[in-house]
Amino acid sequence: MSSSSDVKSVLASAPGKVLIAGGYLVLDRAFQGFVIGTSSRFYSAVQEGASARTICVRSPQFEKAVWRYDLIEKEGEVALVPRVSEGENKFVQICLTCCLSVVFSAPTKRAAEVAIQKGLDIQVFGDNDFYSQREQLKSLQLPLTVKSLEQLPHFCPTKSTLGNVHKTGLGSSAALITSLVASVLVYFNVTSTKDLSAHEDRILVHNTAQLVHCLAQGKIGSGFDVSAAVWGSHTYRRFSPNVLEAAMEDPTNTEVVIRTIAPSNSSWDNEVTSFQLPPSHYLMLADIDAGSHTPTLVSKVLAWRKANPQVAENLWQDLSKSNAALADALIELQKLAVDDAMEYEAAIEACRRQPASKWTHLVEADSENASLKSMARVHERSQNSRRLIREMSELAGVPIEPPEQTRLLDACLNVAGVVMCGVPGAGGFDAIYCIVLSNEAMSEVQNLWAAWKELSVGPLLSREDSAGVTIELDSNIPRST
Ligand SMILES: Nc1ncnc2c1ncn2[C@@H]1O[C@H](COP(=O)(O)OP(=O)(O)OP(=O)(O)O)[C@@H](O)[C@H]1O
Ligand SMILES: C[C@@](O)(CCOP(=O)(O)O)CC(=O)O
Repeated sequence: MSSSSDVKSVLASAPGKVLIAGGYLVLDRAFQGFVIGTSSRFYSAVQEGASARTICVRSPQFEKAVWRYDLIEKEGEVALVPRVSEGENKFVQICLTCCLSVVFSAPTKRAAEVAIQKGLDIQVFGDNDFYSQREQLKSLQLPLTVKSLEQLPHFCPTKSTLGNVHKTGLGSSAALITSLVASVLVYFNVTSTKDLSAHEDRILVHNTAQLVHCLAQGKIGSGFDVSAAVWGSHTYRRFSPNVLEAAMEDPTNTEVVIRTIAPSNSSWDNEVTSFQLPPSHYLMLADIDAGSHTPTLVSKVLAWRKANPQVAENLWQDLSKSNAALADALIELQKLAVDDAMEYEAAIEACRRQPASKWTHLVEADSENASLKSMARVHERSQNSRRLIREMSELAGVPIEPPEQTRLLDACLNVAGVVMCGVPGAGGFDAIYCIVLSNEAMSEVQNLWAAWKELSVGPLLSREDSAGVTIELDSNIPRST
């Protein structure tokens, strides 16, 4: 038996994320974030190693992206020693170190100690959307379009190194860590179910991934990205940062780490509430090549908030109410689609033919259609949230939705069947999202992006996928050379 259970290999995958409302607010437990999981996923595959007591991690998409670790006995525990010649990947190393602490503290530790003697072969790879494919398309002399992206192989190898690849903001590190934690814990039979169907299993993966991600990033963010990788689309209220304080201060203290990540640790006060887009609402994403540095935007906004507490509190409260009202309208639509499917479909058909700015006329013409009223409310409320984000931009002097992005987003809204759009997460020049009602609207928006001159707008293939981390057992995982 290769591992400490009857599985020969475990392939875990976790979705990327799009924070469609609640950026900055979600850093404070008083407020929520609304996050959508993406169809683009990050994969971690674990199988028996080729060399005893060695862990080899490869990222086949990137040249020379291989990291090897020797396993040694240290103070009665198994420790990871990186082979310095291979370069380092602190996200992978911290993840494996933490996971092995969990594995060798679990009831199945004896079997794991036997299994680990054979070493591990791990591959990690992300769907193409996690990384800009602009260079690949350029080298193939292909235009920056969806059609071109669809011609690229999955997990398209890139000439870029991990250190200089342009990431697109889908949360590659959060999805990497969540999938790697899940695959290792399932491989060593630590979880009670192999498909993570038991709630406490998913909690264990979540808590471990949150700690690892904060240790690797060197800060405690809101954690919405790891939460999305674990749970998919949902409404998120962050955990109190003090949950991780002790483990962040001394990550080598196995007892503290195990106590921190335990599913029984009631200090974890994060809240996950089901939320996903209503039927016939499709997510579109684009990567803007002018890039922003999220930590800089965040530090500037928080510094302004600290320096202007009253003005900021009023703005945070207004934005929170607007975001909650938007979510309520989307949830109401979800319910109406079930309660009166025919009326819902009629509303969708009517709204597909008009730009959202005209939907109030549709409501006047058919005031009995509750779905129509709700769709108009979704649009109005999303626009109100954008207005408040622009107010935050101007007051804090931070380009969260800068004028160049406003012009692009407003142009998208002129397309019939576009419900709402915005800058996701911290905003800036990283990305935009649109939510549309039809393939026609999708095509027209893609054409608009391809023709846009003021900014370079690179479409992504991702759609919404509300599933969180998933597991495949004993799938045929090729050993990368
Ligand atoms: N395919 C991969 N193989 C190995 N490590 C990866 C891979 N993709 C990402 N990583 C790890 O994740 C790190 C990026 O994490 P960082 O926190 O800087 O970005 P991020 O916020 O997750 O980025 P984005 O949200 O744009 O994806 C990389 O430095 C690398 O260590
Ligand atoms: C600004 C912030 O609230 C969201 C950042 O979102 P993104 O990484 O830009 O998608 C920071 C955080 O929640 O960690």
